[in-house]
Amino acid sequence: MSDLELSNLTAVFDGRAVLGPLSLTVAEGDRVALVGKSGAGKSTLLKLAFQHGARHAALVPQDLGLVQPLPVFHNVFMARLDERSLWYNTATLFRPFRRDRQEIGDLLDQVAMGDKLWQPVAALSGGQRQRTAIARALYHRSRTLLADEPVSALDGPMAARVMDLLRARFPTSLIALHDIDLALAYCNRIVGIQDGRIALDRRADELSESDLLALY
Ligand SMILES: Nc1ncnc2c1ncn2[C@@H]1O[C@H](COP(=O)(O)OP(=O)(O)OP(=O)(O)O)[C@@H](O)[C@H]1O
Repeated sequence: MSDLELSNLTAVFDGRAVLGPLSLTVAEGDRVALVGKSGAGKSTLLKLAFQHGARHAALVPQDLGLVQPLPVFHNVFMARLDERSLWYNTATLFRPFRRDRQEIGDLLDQVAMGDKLWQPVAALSGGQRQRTAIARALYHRSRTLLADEPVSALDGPMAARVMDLLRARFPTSLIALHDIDLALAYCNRIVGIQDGRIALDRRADELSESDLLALY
């Protein structure tokens, strides 16, 4: 079953074609790594994928999309705003309910952020902000993830831990990754982007690091 059907996507900036036409089908169970050199078009593709095919997906954008003055708790809580009443959401802004505090606290523990529950995002380090955005995606109900370099600010062990969590939580994902080793280890399909087009689309277990280096 196809989870994400993208057809003939194109992007033009300042009169310059930077993406496409590009079509991509992501089936349920596909964990796709988008790889390719800086400027190849991975972020543009992810943005178009969200706008045109996957508004239901949990999202970790490159700029993280966090609300700086609000605590970590509220930034994570936002992933489920749509499913609650205006009354519930407004009450939570002032005094969060115990069950939500518990659930989000447990989630933050998994990314070693449990002690930052009430810290405003503006007071966090880059890696802590990234983990806040990851916790928000984990809290989202969707079984599909779109993520743009979700572990770029994390050290090796923490990056591996987060990739483990994302793999276990989302059966289907489309993740831009600079780190080729992570892409091969955590994804089962590799899509290589070169000059805004798909230059490679293969199962991860058929590829080695040197196959991917040709894209760079
Ligand atoms: N808002 C914009 N205005 C003008 N050009 C843009 C804009 N966004 C992206 N581009 C251009 O589109 C091309 C693709 O950019 P994109 O960010 O998608 O690449 P990327 O593969 O994600 O790069 P990176 O790995 O560095 O994040 C680049 O040449 C970039 O300069």
